[in-house]
Amino acid sequence: MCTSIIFSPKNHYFGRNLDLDISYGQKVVITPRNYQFDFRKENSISHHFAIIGIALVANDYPLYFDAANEAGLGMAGLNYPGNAYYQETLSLTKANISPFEFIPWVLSQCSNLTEAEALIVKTNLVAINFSEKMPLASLHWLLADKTGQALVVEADRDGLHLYHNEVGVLTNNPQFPKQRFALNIYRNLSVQPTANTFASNIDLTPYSSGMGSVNLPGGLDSVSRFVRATFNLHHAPKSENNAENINTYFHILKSVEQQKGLNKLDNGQDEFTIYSDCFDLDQNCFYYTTYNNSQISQVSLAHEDLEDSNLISYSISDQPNFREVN
Ligand SMILES: C[C@H](CCC(=O)NCCS(=O)(=O)O)[C@H]1CC[C@H]2[C@@H]3[C@H](O)C[C@@H]4C[C@H](O)CC[C@]4(C)[C@H]3C[C@H](O)[C@]12C
Repeated sequence: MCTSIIFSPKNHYFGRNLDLDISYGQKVVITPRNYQFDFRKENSISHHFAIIGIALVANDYPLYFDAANEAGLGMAGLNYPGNAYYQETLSLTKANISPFEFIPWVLSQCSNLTEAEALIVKTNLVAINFSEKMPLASLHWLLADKTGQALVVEADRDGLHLYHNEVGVLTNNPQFPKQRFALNIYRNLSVQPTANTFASNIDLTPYSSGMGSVNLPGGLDSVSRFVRATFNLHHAPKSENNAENINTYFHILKSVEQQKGLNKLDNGQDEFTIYSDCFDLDQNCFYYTTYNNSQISQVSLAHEDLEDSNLISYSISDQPNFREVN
């Protein structure tokens, strides 16, 4: 499972936890402005916004898991098993784009959510594999921009749905409106000390601080993570200091991370948080941590030649990093 958030204390920080049992050999991949994006059914785009994110590069093509462009638009694909449905037939009126092309299609052309929405309603997500060995991924997507707003895109059996997401969080199943509805169950949670509303004639003492969060779901399932990430995001402190805000952002994602050993899959493997990442949409800076390396790594778009035409990639460091004090 995965969790994606947009946090807007001052700058706008967007990204996700990637939770999975296996690594695909993904890297930090920068697509400069003059790399030619070829699409299976649409014309190539040879000059576009530069993009940075996590991707698997196959046949010199960046298969992005999540990314943001230099204009400050971010987009993440999250697992949506059993619900994602891609069209078998090509549209004559809309652009036909495969799910693996969707992030490049949107981020190469759109600078914000308004433009992205206008493009996506004219896009038909079609069931075209990247290759025999790389089957279609069942995904839905969270997009966010420098307004701090977010948009969910879900291709269901009954068609493409776009939802304005004022909550700023997305996990996996079920459909976004159902995830959003689940918050109603928890509307009485609070960060304030709570009163005894149970029974006034019974003497009940608050044995601990934090009693207002006593029913905040702690599970690793997608709805529990959605509720917990939303509560923690909406009560996170906002600072004037960029480093403090980035640190807070990672605290929010860590509150829904998956430790190894807690989520056994049918294949016997552990699902765990392979990486957590953060795009500062205002500064064009990318940050990440991994399961074994909680030091925050930083990759800056400004340090690259963005007029280049070749992909630039950096290996992800997953080695524990200790500061030796004595
Ligand atoms: C599985 C990933 C989402 C994380 C997640 O939600 N995991 C939950 C696992 S589980 O259901 O709970 O078991 C998704 C996010 C982006 C996906 C990748 C990207 O879409 C890029 C390509 C697309 C190709 O079609 C398949 C390989 C792939 C490289 C995808 C593999 C996988 O589906 C990824 C890595």
